[in-house]
Amino acid sequence: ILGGYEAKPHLRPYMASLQLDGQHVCGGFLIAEQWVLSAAHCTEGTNGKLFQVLLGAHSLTEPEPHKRLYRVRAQIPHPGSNIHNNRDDLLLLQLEEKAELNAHVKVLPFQREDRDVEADTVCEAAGWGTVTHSGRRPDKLQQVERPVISRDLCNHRTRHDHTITEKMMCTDSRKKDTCKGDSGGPLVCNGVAEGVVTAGSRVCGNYKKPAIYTRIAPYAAWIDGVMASAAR
Ligand SMILES: O=C(O)c1[nH]c2ccc(F)cc2c1NC(=O)[C@H]1C[C@@H]1c1ccccc1
Repeated sequence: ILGGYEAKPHLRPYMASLQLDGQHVCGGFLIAEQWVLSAAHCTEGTNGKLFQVLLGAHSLTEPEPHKRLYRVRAQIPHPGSNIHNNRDDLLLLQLEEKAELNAHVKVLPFQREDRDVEADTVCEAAGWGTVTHSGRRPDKLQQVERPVISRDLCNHRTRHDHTITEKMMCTDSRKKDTCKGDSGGPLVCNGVAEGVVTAGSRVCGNYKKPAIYTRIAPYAAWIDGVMASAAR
């Protein structure tokens, strides 16, 4: 998170850190007791290794009472996701067991009504992604408020030049922005997850390149279908 600040500990109890060999790779969030939603691109550098999912954390390194690392039973990228673009950039992770829910570990509801969030709506993003242009990595969860910008503005040829589909949304990226390592985390508007930070490589903090999120509502049926078919 660029231009943000340290989150109040455990006020975002849905936040997940996707880790490989104890290293934070991407964000994610709890959408059901045994399911975390993140971004498909985050699996690119893992050559088939499964993530571990850290829940209930504020600090990535310090011992905290409700912090717990979960093994992953299955990782299901959206079938339409690919390395060439940001389309369908969603990843479902089934935990080995149901997460123990408490004040520090909670499910975040996601938007099911497929309607654009109005431009200028101020939404929040949080994550353990880079906090400086030089790539400094924070130990504690950071957050930032960002206004939604219209698809038309985001698609301007000097911005993302008509690559933003109706299944994506954008926020202003002037100075304050999501960045590498925040991908997979939720964009929360009025307490509901409306988007997932896309994990394609993108410059951060430059107003000419707004932040891009995968809208969740268009994928509600896919998400429900995967969770229902794997339930046992
Ligand atoms: O965050 C992303 O957008 C993104 N997209 C990817 C694609 C392949 C891939 F192998 C990784 C990623 C990845 N994350 C990262 O590189 C994470 C490792 C870097 C990081 C930044 C800040 C704080 C901690 C760790």
